[in-house]
Amino acid sequence: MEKPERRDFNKVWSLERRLSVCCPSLALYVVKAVVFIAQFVLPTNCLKEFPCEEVVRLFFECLWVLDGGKMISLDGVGILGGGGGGGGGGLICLKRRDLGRSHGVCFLKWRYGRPLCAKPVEDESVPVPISAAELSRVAGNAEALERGRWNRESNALPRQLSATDLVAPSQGLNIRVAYQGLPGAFSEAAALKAYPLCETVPCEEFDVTFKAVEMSVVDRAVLPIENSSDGSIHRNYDLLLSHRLHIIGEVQLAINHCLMALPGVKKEGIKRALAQCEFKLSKLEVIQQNMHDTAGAAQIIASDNLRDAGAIASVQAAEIYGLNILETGMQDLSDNVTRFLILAREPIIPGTDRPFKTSIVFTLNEGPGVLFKALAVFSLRNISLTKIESRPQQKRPLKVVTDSNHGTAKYFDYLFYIDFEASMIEPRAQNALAHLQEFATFLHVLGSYPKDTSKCFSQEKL
Ligand SMILES: O=C(O)C(=O)C[C@]1(C(=O)O)C=C[C@@H](O)C=C1
Repeated sequence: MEKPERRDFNKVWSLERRLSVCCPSLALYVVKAVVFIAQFVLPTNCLKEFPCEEVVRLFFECLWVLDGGKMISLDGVGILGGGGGGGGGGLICLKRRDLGRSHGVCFLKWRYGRPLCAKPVEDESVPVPISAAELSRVAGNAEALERGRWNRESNALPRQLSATDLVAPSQGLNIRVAYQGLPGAFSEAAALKAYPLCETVPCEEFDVTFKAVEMSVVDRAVLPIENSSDGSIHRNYDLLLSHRLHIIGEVQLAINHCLMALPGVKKEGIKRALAQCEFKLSKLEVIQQNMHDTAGAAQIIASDNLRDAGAIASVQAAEIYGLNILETGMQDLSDNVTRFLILAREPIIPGTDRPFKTSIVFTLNEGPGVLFKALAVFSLRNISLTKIESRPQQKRPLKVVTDSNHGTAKYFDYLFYIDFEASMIEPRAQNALAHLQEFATFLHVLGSYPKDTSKCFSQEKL
C-alpha cells in the first residue's frame, strides 16, 4: 500500500486552521472526527516514515489552537497512528488510553512508555515566569502604546503612512545609513546619492561604520573604496574581509575639493590646511595636516576659530560650518571620482535586468602561473574585470614554500580582490567561480550588486 505523504498532514492542518478561524468549535469537532477515523483507516506502521513527534505536536497544537489556548479535554481524541500491534518501536499507536494527563499537564506517551510530547499544557495555578527578553518586549509595547496615545494638549498622533511612504523605500525613506566623518563629508554626499531620503549617521572611524551595520544600529553603510587619482582605500578592503557584511551597491561621486577658511581670512593668511591637492597646495606653501575627514577639518577651523588655517572640504561643509570658499576645484585632476560601496547585513538577490557587478576575494597557492590561471577563468567566459587589488594576508603575511630546485623560500602571502562585470545569477559567473574554486585556497563572494551607471555629478549638482 502507498504510504501517505507528509504533506497530507499539512493539508489537514491548514484546513483546520482555516476552519478554526471561521468556526472554532465546529473545527474542533471536525479535527477530532478526522483523527478518530484516521486511526482506524491508516495502515499499521504508516507513520513509521514520519517524524512522529512532529506529527503529534502538530495535532496537539491544532487542538490547542482550536480550543482557544484553554485546557482541552483529550477524551475521545486519538492521535494518528496504526494499530497497537505494530512492531519496530517508535510511535505506533497513540489512542485515548495512551494520553496521559496529570495536574493540568498533558503529555503523550510512546507506546513503550517513553514520554514523547510535545507541547505541555502548564497548570494554570502555577504562574509561569516571564523571561527578561519577554519583559523588555512587553515594556517596549507599553511604551509604544503610550507613545501612540492621543495627547490632548499637543493634539499629536503618530503620522499615518501614506501611499508615498510605500513607494519611497528605494529612495531610502526610513533607512539609516552610516558613513565615516562629520556632516558635510563626501561620504555623506555619497550616502545621499544612493538613498536621497535616508537618515545619515556619522561615525568616527571606518570600522565603527561597519560595526554599526552589524549591530543593527543602522541599516546600511557607505564607505569609500577607491579614488580615481589616489587609488584604493586599503583600510576598507581589509575591513571588508574582517566583517561579514555584503556589498549591495556602489556609488560613484565626483569630488570637488574646495579650499575654505573663516570669513575674512585670505588665502595668503593660511598656514595649515588639509592636504589632498598637492599641486595647488604646494603653490600656497602651507603646512599640511591630515585629518580624519574633510568635514572634520572644516569643523575644527570653525570651532577653534583658527584664523591662520584653511580646510579642504566640500561645498556643503563650508555651508554647515559657516566658512568662506576661497577656491573650488582644488584637486589636481579635474576628473576626480571616488567609488563608494554600499554595505548591508543581508545580500540582495542579483538580477540581470540591469548591469551587475560581483566582488570576490580569494587566495592562491604559490606556483607557476596560478594568478594567470585565476584571471583566465573570467576571460574564458568573456567576463570583464573592472578592478584587481592585492592585500597582504595580515594574519599570515609570509608563507614558506619548499621547492626541490631552489630549496625553501619565504613569499608574501596575498589576498586578491576582484570586481567583475557579471551578475551571480548568470551561469557564466557561477561557472567562472566554480572553476576558480578548483585551485583557489579560499574564495568568498563579497556581493553581487547593480553597477552605478549614473553620471558623476559634482557636489553642487547633487
Ligand atoms: O573626508 C571625506 O569627506 C570623506 O568622505 C572621505 C574621503 C576618503 O577618505 O576617501 C572620501 C572621498 C574623498 O575622496 C575624500 C575623502
